[in-house]
Amino acid sequence: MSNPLLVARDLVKTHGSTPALRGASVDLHAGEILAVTGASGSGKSTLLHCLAGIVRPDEGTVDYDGERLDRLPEKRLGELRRTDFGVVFQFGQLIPELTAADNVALPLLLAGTPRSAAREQAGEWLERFGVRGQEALRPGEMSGGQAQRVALARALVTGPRIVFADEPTGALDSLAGEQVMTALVHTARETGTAVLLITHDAQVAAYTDREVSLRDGTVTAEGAWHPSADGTSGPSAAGTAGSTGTTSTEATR
Ligand SMILES: Nc1ncnc2c1ncn2[C@@H]1O[C@H](COP(=O)(O)OP(=O)(O)OP(=O)(O)O)[C@@H](O)[C@H]1O
Repeated sequence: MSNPLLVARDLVKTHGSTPALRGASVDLHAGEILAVTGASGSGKSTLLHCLAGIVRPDEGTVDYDGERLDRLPEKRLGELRRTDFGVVFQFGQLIPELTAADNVALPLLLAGTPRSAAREQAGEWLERFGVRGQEALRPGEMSGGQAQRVALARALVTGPRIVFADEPTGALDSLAGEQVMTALVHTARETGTAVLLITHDAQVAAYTDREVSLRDGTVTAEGAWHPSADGTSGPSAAGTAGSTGTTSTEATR
């Protein structure tokens, strides 16, 4: 079995006087699609922020591919956030003044890709997420589902190894939510990108390989990780509805 790509151990994080994490541990494998569930206030977003290097835990360790993320200097963390990690939030957080194409091209431009190549790649990613033809629209001119698909294109355009998604369908109706999840899972499987996905929604969790549940800042339930034959991804024996023996192609239909 492959070693996990990301390993968090005994994370503790307190916001002011509010404890958010009280010793949470979780692993994420390369290519794995992991759901993090739990009641409101159980610490899901704080866990994601610690794992993505957005906030530092007060205690505990986060190892990412041989580096101690919780101890890295800001500069290296910034690099990793630009190159290895993609992040999507509940409200896509696209830049309102920029068109869809420019929002998606931006991470490439920041990484030094020439403008014409960045525009071309942005177009390809918008196509992948079914929003080609919307290039010139600004976020305020799109539906919520379109905006989330643009946000996913922006998160994946640089070829990250992990996408962190904090309730990406939480603000969408069920049809739009399903389209966004289908696009995310399909693309993640195609590209071998690991996804850590926070959700309240059992239907959304059903698209994933494995689920961990948080309660009061600790992990209370965890499915087992079973890589598939190619070693990159696979459903858990504990199995959620969408992963009970479905192939990646089936899961995205
Ligand atoms: N910036 C902050 N300042 C103060 N308290 C915070 C902050 N962020 C989170 N908290 C508190 O920490 C606890 C965990 O919050 P967190 O957002 O991680 O939980 P969550 O499971 O993601 O919740 P939700 O599902 O409602 O988004 C909650 O009690 C929350 O009120």
